Amino acid sequence: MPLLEVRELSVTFTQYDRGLRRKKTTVIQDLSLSVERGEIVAVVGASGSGKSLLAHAILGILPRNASVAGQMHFDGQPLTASRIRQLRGRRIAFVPQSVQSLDPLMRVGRQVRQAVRAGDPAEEQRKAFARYGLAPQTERRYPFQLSGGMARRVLVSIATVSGAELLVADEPTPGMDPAVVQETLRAFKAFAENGTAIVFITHDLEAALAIADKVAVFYAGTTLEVARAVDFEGEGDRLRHPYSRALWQALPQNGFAVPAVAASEPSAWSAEGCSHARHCEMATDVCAQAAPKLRELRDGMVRCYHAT
Ligand SMILES: Nc1ncnc2c1ncn2[C@@H]1O[C@H](COP(=O)(O)OP(=O)(O)OP(=O)(O)O)[C@@H](O)[C@H]1O
Ligand code: NI
Repeated sequence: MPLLEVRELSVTFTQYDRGLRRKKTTVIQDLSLSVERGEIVAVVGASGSGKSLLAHAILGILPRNASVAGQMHFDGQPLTASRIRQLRGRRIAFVPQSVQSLDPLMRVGRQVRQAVRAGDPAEEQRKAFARYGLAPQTERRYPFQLSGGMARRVLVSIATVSGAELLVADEPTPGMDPAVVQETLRAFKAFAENGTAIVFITHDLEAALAIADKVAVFYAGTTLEVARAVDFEGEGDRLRHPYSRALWQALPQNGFAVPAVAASEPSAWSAEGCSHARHCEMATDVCAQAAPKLRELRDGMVRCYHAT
């Protein structure tokens, strides 16, 4: 049984334009994802594809004008609003994308110590700082006294000292220097080896492939493919979806091929047709008529009529 299971999740925002005119925008549509204990699932997608909203839905921290449909289960039980409040910071930890989420008025060492659930808080905090290359005196600093990369290392420390069973990390590495990025990825791998389930959100496919077991490829608010990390290989022939193949071929070591597709910004999900059809060389009439469902294919998942 997966530790976390998200099935057919949709997130719709209601906004008031002028006066009482309401506008509804569906930003996540029919999104599915599951994570086993000890497994690292990377969520990879362009900016605006809905990665952070997925994290916020799992953590129960979507804004009030968002409505959610679909099912989420954690450890076999439905993830209701009250249950997620009990689990957050205990069995489920979160590294938010924004460093603004640190408390501006509290020294960062204390913020890390407060998150410790087992063991001596001061010792656990110092071990985390040493692991992520933060000097001991950093503990007395306030968030505004830190660089972006340092603040992110504090966020990773807070999430990882909690000893949670599920770690959701939303773009944890920007602003860190390469050695610290490597150390952070190594630490995630070590947590997974100890049984932690990890959702690693990133737009960096290379970083994802360095540690992930599975890669969920997002586009315009939905999962187009769930591949095994080992499927990203050679020309990408083992990949199931043309968009994943384009992302893979666009990496520098693969010669930046087909950048037009990989660089295209996802637009909001449209009710009809495959979200990717406009950019897809395999598209036929059927793709414009109805969005394909996510289906199992070769030990992974794909949302495409034509994938074989
Ligand atoms: N409060 C909101 N109201 C309306 N639309 C929103 C709101 N928050 C996010 N969105 C929209 O939802 C879409 C997905 O946003 P999200 O932040 O999840 O993207 P992302 O994949 O995390 O992008 P990035 O890589 O830039 O962090 C975007 O198009 C965004 O404009
Ligand atoms: Ni984001």
